[in-house]
Amino acid sequence: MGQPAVVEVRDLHVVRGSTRAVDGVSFSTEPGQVTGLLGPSGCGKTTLMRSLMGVQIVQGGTVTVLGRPAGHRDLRDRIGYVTQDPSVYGDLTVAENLRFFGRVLGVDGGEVDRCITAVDLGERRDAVVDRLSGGQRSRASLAVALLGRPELLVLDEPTVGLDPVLRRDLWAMFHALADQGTTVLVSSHVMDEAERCDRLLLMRDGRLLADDTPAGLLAATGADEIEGAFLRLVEDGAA
Ligand SMILES: Nc1ncnc2c1ncn2[C@@H]1O[C@H](COP(=O)(O)OP(=O)(O)OP(=O)(O)O)[C@@H](O)[C@H]1O
Repeated sequence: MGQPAVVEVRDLHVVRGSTRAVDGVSFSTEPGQVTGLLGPSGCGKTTLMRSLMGVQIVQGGTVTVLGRPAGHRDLRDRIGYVTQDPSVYGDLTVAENLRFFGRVLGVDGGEVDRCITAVDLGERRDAVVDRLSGGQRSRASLAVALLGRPELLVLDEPTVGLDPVLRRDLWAMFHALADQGTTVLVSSHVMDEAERCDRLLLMRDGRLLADDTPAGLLAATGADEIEGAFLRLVEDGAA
């Protein structure tokens, strides 16, 4: 058998308002892979990620992360989480934000510099976050999440609104992190990002439609791109 799962989700059920936001989802992820959580807006991606972080009330099922129940205090500095809203202070500079969060985690200045460089914000390190573009702000949040080299990175739509060059560079960074052993879970509603993942979880209406490699998914559905594969799975499910 392979290495133990980093994330193990079993029969997860989450209701938000009157919606079954996550409706019986099970999967596990292995170390050192970039797993994409893909599906249309509102299909439950954020809710699933919140469940992994232990910040979502769940109605049923289990979520185990690095061998601990989701939300366990031992996990705090072993997971990096980037939400859709930038989670950095607007009135501090990039470097000040990193130093602040770095102190909370007990990492040194070298680690702060490494993370700023990793997201390519070296030239803007002394810029106040409120004066950065949206994409730069997202990258500042990502830099915070990289502090301390977490074993698991959970990234909620990190590439939304970024230009193609930056998107490409960020995906290259996710793979470089994975090659160093980090497990990366990235959500996106843009199907053309699917081919950049080692593994895909396709979601719709709170359920997993598929859990496969991009090539495996294309082979299984006979489609020639992931969007087509997604549509075929939806049509088969409706048939
Ligand atoms: N705070 C809330 N109260 C009630 N319902 C909610 C709440 N947040 C989300 N939902 C509902 O739960 C479902 C799943 O939402 P979720 O945010 O997990 O989807 P998503 O796939 O992340 O969407 P997006 O790509 O737009 O971020 C949706 O039907 C949404 O309307």
